Amino acid sequence: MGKIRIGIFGFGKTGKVVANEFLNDSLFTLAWVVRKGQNDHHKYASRLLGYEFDAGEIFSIEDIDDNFFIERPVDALVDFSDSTGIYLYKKAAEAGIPIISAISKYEQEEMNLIKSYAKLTSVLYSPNITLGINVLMVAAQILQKIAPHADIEIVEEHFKGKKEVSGTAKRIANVLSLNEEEHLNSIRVGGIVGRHEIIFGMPNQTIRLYHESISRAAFGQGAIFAVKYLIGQPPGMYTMETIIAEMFRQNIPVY
Ligand SMILES: NC(=O)C1=CN([C@@H]2O[C@H](COP(=O)(O)OP(=O)(O)OC[C@H]3O[C@@H](n4cnc5c(N)ncnc54)[C@H](O)[C@@H]3O)[C@@H](O)[C@H]2O)C=CC1
Ligand SMILES: O=C(O)C1=N[C@H](C(=O)O)C[C@H](O)C1
Repeated sequence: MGKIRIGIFGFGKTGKVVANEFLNDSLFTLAWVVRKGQNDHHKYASRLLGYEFDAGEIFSIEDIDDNFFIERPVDALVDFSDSTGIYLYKKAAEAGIPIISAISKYEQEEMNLIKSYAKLTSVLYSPNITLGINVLMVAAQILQKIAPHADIEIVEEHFKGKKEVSGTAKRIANVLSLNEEEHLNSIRVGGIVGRHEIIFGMPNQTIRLYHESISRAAFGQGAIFAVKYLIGQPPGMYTMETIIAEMFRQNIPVY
């Protein structure tokens, strides 16, 4: 069997590290990377990341036309760009290419668009693609059932430049039916990659569930896990937490 061909949208702080994880995994070949602007146009992501071979030709969003995904076929598209990336790959969805979107915040219009793609192909959307946070999310729902009267607060910590509230924290609030305004606490300091904590406060004890991404490589590993799962699945909307929840149900070790 040939290698799994990957196309990546976004080559910023996270896209670069994710590209590196795919380059390091012998199951995959990085076909191309699309980024905004003309920086490093037609250079290879592999060379920019220090490898001595050509992989992951860099394209600009201006290169995307109706034929882009036909002339440069991939087995999965991974999006670490921003919320506007999704408008550019309708043709990929129409061609049946599985899509993994890791964008942390979409407006309703973009959510509607991604749902329309899921009618054409398999789409996994996850504001936090690490295995760990999705295990934590399932565990938190179990704990909430066991201790329904506990006070629950969510704390999310990220690097200083992150503008939006963590999409992960919002998703946690949603699955625990908590009001975001009241129970979500955000901290922005230094270079924290991403830390989420769920505090369960009871009269005589406190339970803290937390997950910390200590390197953006965790997102690349999550994307690899997601691609392996998604290829071959029928069209539809998938999430990391439903995949992990199913693994809990089946008692299959994740690692
Ligand atoms: N789901 C997850 O687990 C994670 C999600 N993220 C999310 O991934 C996104 C990217 O994060 P960073 O790399 O930190 O941001 P960044 O700002 O460092 O990089 C963004 C990259 O996307 C490119 N870009 C912007 N618009 C584009 C478009 N329309 N098409 C193609 N490329 C485009 C930019 O040129 C840049 O290369 C954010 O939404 C972030 O919250 C980040 C880490 C983990
Ligand atoms: O912007 C980021 O970097 C991250 N965003 C995600 C979020 O908003 O929840 C997840 C991750 O912690 C990193």
